[in-house]
Amino acid sequence: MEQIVIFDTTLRDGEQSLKASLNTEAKLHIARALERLGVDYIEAGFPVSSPGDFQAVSAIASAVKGAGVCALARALDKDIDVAGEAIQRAERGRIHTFIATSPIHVEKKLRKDFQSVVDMACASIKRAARYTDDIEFSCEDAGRTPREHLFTIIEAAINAGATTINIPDTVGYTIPSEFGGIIADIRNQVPNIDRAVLSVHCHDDLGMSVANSIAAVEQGARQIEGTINGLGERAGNCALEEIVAILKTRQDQLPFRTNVKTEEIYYASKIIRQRCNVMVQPNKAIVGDNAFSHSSGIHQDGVLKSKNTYEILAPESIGIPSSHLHLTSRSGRHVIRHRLSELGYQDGQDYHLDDIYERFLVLADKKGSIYDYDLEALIFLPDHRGVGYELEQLNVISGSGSKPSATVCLQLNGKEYISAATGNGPVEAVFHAIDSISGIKMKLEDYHIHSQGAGRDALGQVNIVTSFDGRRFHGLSYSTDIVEGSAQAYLDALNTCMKAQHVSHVSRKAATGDTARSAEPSA
Ligand SMILES: CC(=O)SCCNC(=O)CCNC(=O)[C@H](O)C(C)(C)COP(=O)(O)OP(=O)(O)OC[C@H]1O[C@@H](n2cnc3c(N)ncnc32)[C@H](O)[C@@H]1OP(=O)(O)O
Ligand SMILES: CC(C)C(=O)C(=O)O
Repeated sequence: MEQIVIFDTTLRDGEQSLKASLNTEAKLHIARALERLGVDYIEAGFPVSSPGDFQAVSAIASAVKGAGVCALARALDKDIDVAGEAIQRAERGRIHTFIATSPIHVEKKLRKDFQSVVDMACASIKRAARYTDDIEFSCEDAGRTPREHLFTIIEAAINAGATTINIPDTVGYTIPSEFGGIIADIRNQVPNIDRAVLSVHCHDDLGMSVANSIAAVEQGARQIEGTINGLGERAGNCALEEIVAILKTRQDQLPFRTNVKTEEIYYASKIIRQRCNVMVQPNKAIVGDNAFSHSSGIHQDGVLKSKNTYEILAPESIGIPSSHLHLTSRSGRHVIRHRLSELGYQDGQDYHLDDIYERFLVLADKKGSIYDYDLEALIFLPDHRGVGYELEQLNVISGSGSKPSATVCLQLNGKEYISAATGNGPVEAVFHAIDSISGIKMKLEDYHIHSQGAGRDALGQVNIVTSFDGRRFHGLSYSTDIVEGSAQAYLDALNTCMKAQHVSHVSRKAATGDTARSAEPSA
């Protein structure tokens, strides 16, 4: 069976769609999950875009050994040099350079003529060869590029040294028969095409990214690019978990293999949804909550008699566990580690057992029963203990007929700070009180609460996006009390912001000259 190269761009195209960029730690966690999954390439970022992304790509290049690590670059010397430097320590480093080829992009966006675009592509590929012999070239908006232009630039790119030629349907415009036809024509008309791997990168604007990618494979594409959970610009990219599941399930029609370990799909999907702060819709194929659940009587009856009546692939083959153990504060470390490993998480890689056990006991004493989603919450719960503001105490007064008010006591480096404030609601009052302590007035860009579980004692997951000095910060918390959870999520964003800005409580207060009456240290 022929091999299909799986190229994951969750950390690059997927990240482009997030409300707050991922930091190096989050990118590394996702990269390790992708490595475990067995993807062939991880496109780790666009290093010229920011020092933070350069650092993240370099860290992934050093850490990841089981997959090639790729950096994106425009067809510009500066971009290529920065990308080359970022992948320097990778065992298999790839530079992916691109330039738009469709008339609308060439004329309106780049404001160039087509020949200049060909020249820029060739010059950037030659420059990339200073750093690696693994060079991918993409004709951005290939789906709307005249065939003759595609043939010309692809032939030139291969002659310049490109080893993978990627055909993106950048705006998700084509339909499967049309996109398959483009791939077939490239294979038939470009004389040197056998010297490169033909790749596709489809977007989902019309919901056809997966179908287009499969049509392309049928016509000779041998690399598929996409993201886990289908994250990506606008409506997203081709969902790689769907591609891999299709190739596994329909080998009768599609005799191809991949290096992906399908049992790792669910784990990777969960790491990515949590780290990226983007949940997946319940009816999402393969990884949605309902993908393997049967709700109507006739279906349930069928599945009880024979699973394959309504299941075309086994949930276990995607890594979805089915067993259940009852966890309470009387449970010990072994069962916690056992359950977490059934859920795909590994001690040392995703969590530290002693640390999570300590927090498990606190939560179990509070809640009674602990469910899988509680354990997962403990893994992703940010831990700023000892390195930022910690919530000591919170009192809120709220009700009809009175202005909500909050008194907040925070601790930083062993000192306590107390402040009281009012707001239009209890959460706003809490945020105001925290602002007056820190002296940093972050702008709230996004705030939502999501229930983890169904019962009255379910944990509330609070996700916050704030901005300060033009940068965005993500805050996350899980709590049985949503006002306290909101305070914790806000503090998470604040601590990340302070780390990014290199400000301490004292320096920020001095710099801003903030004299908020309620922000005096009490100790
Ligand atoms: C289809 C895709 O997904 S492509 C990847 C898109 N990803 C991103 O854009 C995320 C990261 N981007 C960034 O951080 C910034 O946009 C940067 C660092 C790349 C560039 O920032 P700036 O220099 O401020 O430029 P800005 O983004 O405003 O405009 C893009 C410029 O790049 C040019 N450009 C766009 N694509 C290419 C290309 N492939 N090769 C060369 N130049 C290009 C545009 O024509 C424009 O040039 P101009 O300034 O001469 O008009
Ligand atoms: C850089 C290219 C591959 C891209 O992301 C697109 O065209 O969508």
